[in-house]
Amino acid sequence: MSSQQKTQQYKNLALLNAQSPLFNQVCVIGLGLIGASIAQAIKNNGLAERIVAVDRHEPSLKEAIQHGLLDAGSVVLSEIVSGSDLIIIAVPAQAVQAVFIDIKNAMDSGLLATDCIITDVCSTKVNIIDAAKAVFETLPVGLVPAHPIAGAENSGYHARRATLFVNHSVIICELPTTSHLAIAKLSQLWEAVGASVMPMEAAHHDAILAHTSHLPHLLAFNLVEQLASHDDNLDMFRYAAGGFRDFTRIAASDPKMWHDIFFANQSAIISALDEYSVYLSDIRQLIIDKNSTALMGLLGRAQAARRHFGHMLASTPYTDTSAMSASYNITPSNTVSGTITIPGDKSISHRSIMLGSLATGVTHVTGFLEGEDALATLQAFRDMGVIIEGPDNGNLTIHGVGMNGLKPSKTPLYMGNSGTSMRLLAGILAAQAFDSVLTGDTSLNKRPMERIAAPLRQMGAVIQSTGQKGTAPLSITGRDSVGTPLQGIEYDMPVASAQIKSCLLLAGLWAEGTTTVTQPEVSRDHTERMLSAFGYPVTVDGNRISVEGGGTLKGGDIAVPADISSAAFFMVAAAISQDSELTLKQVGINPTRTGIIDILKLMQADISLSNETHVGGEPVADITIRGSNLVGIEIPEYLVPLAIDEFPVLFIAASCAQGRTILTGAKELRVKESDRIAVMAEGLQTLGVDCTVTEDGLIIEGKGTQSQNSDINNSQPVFGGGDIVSHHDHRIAMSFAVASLRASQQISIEGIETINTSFPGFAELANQIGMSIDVVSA
Ligand SMILES: O=C(O)C1=C[C@@H](OP(=O)(O)O)[C@@H](O)[C@H](O)C1
Ligand SMILES: C=C(OP(=O)(O)O)C(=O)O
Repeated sequence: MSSQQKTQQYKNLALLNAQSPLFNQVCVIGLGLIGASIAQAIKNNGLAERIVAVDRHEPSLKEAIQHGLLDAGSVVLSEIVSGSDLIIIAVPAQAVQAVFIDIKNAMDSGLLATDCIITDVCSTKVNIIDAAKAVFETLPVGLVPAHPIAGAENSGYHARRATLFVNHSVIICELPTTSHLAIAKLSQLWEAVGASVMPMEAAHHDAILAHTSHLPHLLAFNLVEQLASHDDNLDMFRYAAGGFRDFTRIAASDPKMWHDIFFANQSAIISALDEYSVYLSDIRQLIIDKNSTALMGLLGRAQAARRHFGHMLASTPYTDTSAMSASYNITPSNTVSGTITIPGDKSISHRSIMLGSLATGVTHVTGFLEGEDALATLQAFRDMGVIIEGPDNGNLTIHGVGMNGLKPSKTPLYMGNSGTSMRLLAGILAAQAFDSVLTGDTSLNKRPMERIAAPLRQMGAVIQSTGQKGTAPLSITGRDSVGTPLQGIEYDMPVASAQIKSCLLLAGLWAEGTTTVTQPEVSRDHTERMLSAFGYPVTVDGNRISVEGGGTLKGGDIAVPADISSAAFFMVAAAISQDSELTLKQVGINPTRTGIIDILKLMQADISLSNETHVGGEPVADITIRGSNLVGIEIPEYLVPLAIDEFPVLFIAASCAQGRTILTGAKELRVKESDRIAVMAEGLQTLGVDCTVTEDGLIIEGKGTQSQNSDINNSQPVFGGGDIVSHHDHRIAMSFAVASLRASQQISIEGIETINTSFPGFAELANQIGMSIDVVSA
């Protein structure tokens, strides 16, 4: 059973046994910071009929009774414990065994029920279990060792805070002897005071905490000791910079508690310390050797990892967390004009990192999209040991490690919101010697992954989609454990998806023999083009694409053109608004991506291309669009994969067109960052547009009109105002921003943070050409 399933089971059990208050009498042993804080939290949340405490310091007990926190207190457990159904031990680790002896005596003498729940809050767990085993012949059914990962450098009763545990984790160690009811009730208590409960095995807990808590505390104490022992220590402290303050804040913690922890978790701490010594001497050597590349690599990796972990743990985006709950308030405007440059192509940016990392030699990338999706790919390769300098204004230098140079990541690879990163990487990782795990944010972990896992298995990959419905996290077993290389296959793709195609072709680079994929319709071909540009032969025969395994890639220069999928928002903005003229510079017009141009042209948009040239193996052009009277059309199905990401904004265009637009054959839209058919329909209806959802598309009743003299008639509003929910889908948010050009009133869009995945700077650029977007942070 997974830890999440376990947590849910405990919650369900606790609900079944819910009573109010949860406990008759809670007995807290030790009124230090944690003990007093949990007592206060229990009191404030009404979780116990009575709260009593045992503490060696009588004045604290008296004060707590005066404050109304305790109903009674004593320095001796046996005097106070009777009637308790929960005992919380909050004393230093080395004092816990003595408390167990008192508890056992109370049980033996009938003062305490034998199923009383007994828990602790100590930072080490194996030693607590050992202490219990030394005292009790059979461990009590109510014994649940636990550890709230919360604290503060201040100690003692007066430092208590009822909110200390809010948004913190509490690790609970289930023992074979523990009753489920005890775990359920204790979990319910912790959740009620704002914490979230995580089950974990005791030895694992101790090993993890040795690294994440005990080692940092040890280093902080030691660094202060080092500075304090200098003769000029006064000057040292007087001029100590913020770094010293930040790093040593935790050295103000309770020495007795830490003394006990260092002994209690001795072996795990010593092994963490030994590992640390190796890292320390490595970095020392890099400085001695003036090894600039390696030092930059180390510092860059550490900086990126620090940011990355924060986001990964919170399942939030990589950049600008201040925009997390931001929204747009958009005042209607009715024209756009200017000449602008759109950020780099997302699909090509992903592939530049992947192939640049696997190549031999150095790859320089310009125009790289510094959006979260491409940054997720970049971070993954850093996690696998690739040194990547940048991004700096779209410039990257990738020090390729060759086809067999990737190293296992020490943590699951976090793909954020990016389907492309996860699916393409899965192909690469399926062929590596080592095991890997790929995970993503809440949206990505709901998207279908069996579409790549199943064909990869046909190639011999060992890959599990461990989510609930064939979804991520993906767990991939390395070839070293499997024992054989991947085998080339012939695969007929059921959907025209460039992600599936690319995943299999990438896996095919390491497979024995030929890997051939046949796509039902043309899909974007950036993988094929970039493989060729890196000197890897690819055979394209209509919709059949093949690679032979065993080749190599050679690094070089890649210029990423502007992203036509991002340009699409401004193409539609100009097309639907009065007297507009907009030029978008050097946009990628790869024929497998130009569905948006073809569809807009069929709708009679005024679009022209100029300055056509090639950049890094991809065709580019300046695109000029002017306002025009659009007409509704039946969108040809072969154009669907060529405009797959552009439909949200095309629906805005269709709403402004005269007559009905019918989209069919676009079921894939339902499995993007959101169900783009349902979510767009919901938003269009909010803004007063009539539309009908079908299984594989949408029918939109356009509200455009033709003026008497058939002049361009783009001044009439088509949309009302209203509140739009983006469902955390970047393209939904940007599409409804474009709708404001034909809206009668303000449109507000909630959840715009994911725009950073593909189009950082969207609002600034939109405002530059005449739109009026106000970004509001919650
Ligand atoms: O290969 C790629 O870079 C992409 C392929 C498309 O997905 P599918 O291939 O799954 O349709 C597209 O929606 C995505 O934004 C990027
Ligand atoms: C579908 C998209 O991206 P991905 O599949 O990479 O998340 C997109 O950008 O619209």
